[in-house]
Amino acid sequence: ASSTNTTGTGVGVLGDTKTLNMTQSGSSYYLQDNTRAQGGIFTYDAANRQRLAGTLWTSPDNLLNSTYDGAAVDAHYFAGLTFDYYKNVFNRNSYDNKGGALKSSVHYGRNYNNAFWNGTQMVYGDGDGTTFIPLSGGIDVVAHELTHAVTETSSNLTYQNESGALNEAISDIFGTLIEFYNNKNPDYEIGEDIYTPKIAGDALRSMSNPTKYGDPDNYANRYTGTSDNGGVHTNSGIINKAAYLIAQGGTAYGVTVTGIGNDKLAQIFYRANTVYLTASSTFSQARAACVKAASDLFGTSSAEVTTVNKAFDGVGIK
Ligand SMILES: CCC(=O)Oc1c(C)cccc1C(=O)O
Ligand SMILES: [Ca+2]
Ligand SMILES: [Ca+2]
Ligand SMILES: [Zn+2]
Repeated sequence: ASSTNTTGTGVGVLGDTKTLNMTQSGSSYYLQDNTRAQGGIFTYDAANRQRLAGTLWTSPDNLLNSTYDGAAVDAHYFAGLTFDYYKNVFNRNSYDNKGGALKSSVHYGRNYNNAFWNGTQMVYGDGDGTTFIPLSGGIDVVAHELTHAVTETSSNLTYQNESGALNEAISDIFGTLIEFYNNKNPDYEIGEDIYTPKIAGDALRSMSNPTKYGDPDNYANRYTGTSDNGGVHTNSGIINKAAYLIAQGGTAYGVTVTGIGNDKLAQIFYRANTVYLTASSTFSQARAACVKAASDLFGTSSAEVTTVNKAFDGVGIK
């Protein structure tokens, strides 16, 4: 049977209604969006197993409003929104800039408190209901995961030690920038919408104040152990803080930074990630990459270059 593009309505993890791009074939509707990436955007049901990708999400109608549907609704919708951000802001055609298919699987495992990019697709657990609710319900989470794919097809920062923390920070930075692009209660916290449903006001990580969750905001306090691939989700706080200072300004360790806003932060880090950073880049090399990117974009003696230098001074990176 021939398939046609159609739209549906879904209710997300947090109970909000959104329009979905779907494909209809015969009497079935699928979470397959043919309107964006040449390769399409596909959302799959892992059915609480750990076998990927699972089954392409299939429905007898185009109304996805059950509790079980919520994780798929948000994974699909937020993947589309993240595609739009990279296309509209940077003219990047999907995660690989080649129109590659975007695939997500939801309901992965049982009570699975994780989300990840596995090198081929995005994967979301449902959480255990205490630490997490279904993780695709957070736009900063979905954009974080998709940005791992962007990083992998550009700098390809090795996922350990300083290059790994840079990889993590870039995902937090663009997860946050895309949360601002969506403009629904945007903030500089990470995962707040899907973290600890019984506790209000907390998050997985904070860019504005990493120490709130025990992460360092200065190179002098970096973690030098081996857990979590050398602290990739911890030392990311140092780079996240620098990014926050670049966008919003502030005073850190006696250094006062004048903020230049989210849009310029985005341009600087995108150019650093796609032009200057390499797989083995260190924090010091990331400073140089951001200074070079800001110089290219705004001029070597621009206020933007001064802000980048001050921000990295503020977090103790030379
Ligand atoms: C903000 C998204 C995030 O950090 O997802 C992860 C979780 C919840 C556990 C382990 C790894 C990741 C990741 O994507 O780095
Ligand atoms: Ca957030
Ligand atoms: Ca919470
Ligand atoms: Zn990550």
